[in-house]
Order: sequence, then C-alpha cells, then structure tokens
Amino acid sequence: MAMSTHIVNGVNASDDASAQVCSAYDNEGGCTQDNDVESACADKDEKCATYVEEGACAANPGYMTHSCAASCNTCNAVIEAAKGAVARPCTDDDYRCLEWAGMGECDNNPGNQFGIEQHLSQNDSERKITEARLAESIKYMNTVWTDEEYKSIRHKCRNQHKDCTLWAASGECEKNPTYMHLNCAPACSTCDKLDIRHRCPIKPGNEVIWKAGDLNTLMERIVDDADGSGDYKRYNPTALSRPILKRDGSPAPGVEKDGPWVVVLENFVTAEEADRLVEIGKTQGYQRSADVGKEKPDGSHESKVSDSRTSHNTWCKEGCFDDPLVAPVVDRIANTTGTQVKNSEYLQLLQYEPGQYYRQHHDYIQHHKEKPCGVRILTFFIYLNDVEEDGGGGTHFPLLNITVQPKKGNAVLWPSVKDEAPEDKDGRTDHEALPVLKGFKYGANAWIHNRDYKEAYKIGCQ
Ligand SMILES: O=C(O)CCC(=O)C(=O)O
Ligand SMILES: [Fe+2]
Repeated sequence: MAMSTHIVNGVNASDDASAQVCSAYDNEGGCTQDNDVESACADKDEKCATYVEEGACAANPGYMTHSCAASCNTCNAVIEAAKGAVARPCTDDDYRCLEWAGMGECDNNPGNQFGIEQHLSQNDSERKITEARLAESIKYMNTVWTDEEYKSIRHKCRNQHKDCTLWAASGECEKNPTYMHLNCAPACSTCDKLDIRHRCPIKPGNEVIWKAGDLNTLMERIVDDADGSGDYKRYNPTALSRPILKRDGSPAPGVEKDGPWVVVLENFVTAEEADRLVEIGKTQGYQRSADVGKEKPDGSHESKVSDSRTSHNTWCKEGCFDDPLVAPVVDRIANTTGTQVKNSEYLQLLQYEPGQYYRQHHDYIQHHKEKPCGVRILTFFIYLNDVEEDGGGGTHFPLLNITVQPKKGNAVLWPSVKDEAPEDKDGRTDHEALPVLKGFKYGANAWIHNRDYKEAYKIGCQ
C-alpha cells in the first residue's frame, strides 16, 4: 500500500472572511503565494469525482472536506479553517485513510505520521516563523519518506512534543542539540541523527589513550616495578600469565609460556571499601545481568538476558561513585592503570547467588570500535568478599588454564586488546565466572575504554 507523505497544510490566519490560504513561504515565514478563497475551495485531487461517487465525503471527511471541497460542497469549512487561529494541523492524505486505520494500518504501516500535532502560537511573529519551519519540515519529511538513505530510521522520526516546530524555529536545534535532534527530528531536519552511526561520530580531540606498546609498558611497570618508585609494591602484584619476552627483548624471568597479561593485585581495596560497595549494591537493588544483543536498525544494540549469564548486577552511578568510600577506589583504579576516570565505565556491582555463573565470554565489544568511547582495553575486576576454595565462583581463563579465587579486597586485571594493536581484540583473554557453590560472591567490574567513555555515555553514544 503506497501512502504519500504530505502532512500539514499551513494556513495563514486572518480575521476577515476573505481568508487567504498560503501555499508557499519564504525563509522568514512570509507568504510568497497567496491564493484566494476560490482556489482554496477548488478540488485538489483529480479523482474527487470518483471518490464522491464512492461516498467518500461522508466516509472520510478528514481528507475529503479539504481536498475535494468543491465536490463535497465543504467550501465553508475550508474558509472557517482558514479563519481560525490554529491552522488545520494534520490531515489525511488519502480518502481511504479511515478504512486503512480500521484495518490496523496505522500500526502496521505508520509511514505518514511524523509525531505529535504541532502547536502554532497565537503570537503573530512566532506563528509566522513556526509555519515557515513547518513548511520546511514537510519538504524534508517527503525526502525522508522517499530516500533509501533514511529507510532504517524513518518510522522513528517523529516530533515528540507539540512545540518542536516552534522551538526549532527559535534556534533550539542548534542551542540544545542533544534533546532536539532526537525528540524533534522532523522539526530540526535531523532524522539521520536517529541512527547511532550518524549521531555518534568520533570527534577530533577524542583521542585513544593507548598506542602500540603502551599495554606492555604499563604492565611491566606494575609487575616488575620497572620505574623503581615502588608504588605498586604494596599490592604485591603477581603475573599469572605474561608475554615471554619483555619489551627490551630479554626473557621474562620464570616465564615458560607466552601469554597475555593476567595480573593479581592484593588488598587493592580495604575491607571497609569492599563492604561499602556491597552495601550500596544491596540498597540500590541488583537486577538480572544482561549481555549485548543484536544490532537494531538504527545501529544501537539490544540488551538480552540469557542463560549464559545468571548473575545480578547494578551500576555505581550518582549517589554511589561520589560516596566517600567509593570515590577513592575509582580514582585508584585510574591511577594504577595510568588512565583517567573518564575512560572507565561506571563500576558494575555484581552479585552471584549459589548456582549462578557467567559462561565463557570476552569483554571486548566490537561495535565500540567506531563509537566515541572506543573499545574496552582493560578489565579491572575487584573481589568484594571471600569465597572458600571449595565454594566455586573463581574467575577462570580456559585458554590459559588459570583460575583466580575470589579474595576480599583483591583485584585481577587483564587486557581485552593486543599490545601491538590496542584497538583489536586479544582472544586469549576469554574468561568465565565459575558457578558459585557455597554462599554468595560479590564483585565489581571496571571496564576501561580507549577513549572518553563518560562523555559518550552522557550523550547516549556508548
Ligand atoms: O565474576 C567474575 O569473576 C568475572 C565476571 C565477568 O567476567 C564479567 O562480568 O564480565
Ligand atoms: Fe567478563
């Protein structure tokens, strides 16, 4: 079923009976083409006669009254509409609309709607600029509905507020783009921004923090204390896996097998800090964990609950990250990894009940590569309670044959990317959270990104 997309007739308000209908506007909202009442009342659809025979004047007055005013004898209604202070804001574009609506086509084929009916101000100058903007929107939406380029987002391109067009006419698309581009996309002519791939470009200045070699430099500094400062000594760092050769080409002492970095830091958080994170998690309430799901047509991703991950989690955002016992932990993670707080996702607080687990997976998310947050480069995982040796719940790296047992306050960190190509996944750090067999397990994930995550999150581009 083909539907055209003509949506709104702009009507020039006038107080007297010799109302004029404006059919075109200039940039300032002035009417460039005044037609007299006679032409306003003329039939505008060459099939009017046929429709009338089919009884459409009565069956579908929404379309016929205005489009076949002569044949339906509804000239007065057109003049009244033109006289009224509010323009006829939205009309059906085909006399069969009513019939189609009855068949459920508004839901099945919501093509010719572009959102909430737009309010035209009573104030003359506002009204003029709004009408001019409306005329632009109509033109633009015709393109959106015909051009292949907009196929994936055209159904989502709607004005979500009655004042979108007035706001757009007053410069709000430029002043307040985050809200306007999404919620008033027809008014701002920004339907393309509904596609996350267009809305979220990587802007100049948002640089990656790791170049080739930076991963090994950091990890050698942590584990070998190569800078001699002793800063990391207090965590008694242990590399459970590491590259067989150091950056200077010398063999890493005691290392027999080449591998990615997996490093344990002891007592990274105090017992008090760990308890506070668990307490905040409980107060906020843990929800069933979800994974990244399928890509949606607009380029964003579904989140999906699946059997591969049965834990519960909550996020440490407002009211948590600024807690006096939490803020130092967040800062410490950034300092220890030579990154900045803005590179890290908000802490994810995890709870595993007996029997719960997270099957083998990788923390690297491919689609982040083209996003302003960049890819996850490091996972910094903190254990917030002890789980007994025979209590399960270990973090297991199946490709490396390593299991780290949860110990309150300890952290384990590993890269998601390769040292020589820090945007690319290092598949060797696949891991799983083994089922907890006894008691509960609590933990906190900090996923550190190669670009500014917090800014990307703020604008919905993560
Ligand atoms: O709970 C663990 O030991 C690891 C959790 C994990 O891998 C994750 O949440 O991505
Ligand atoms: Fe993970």
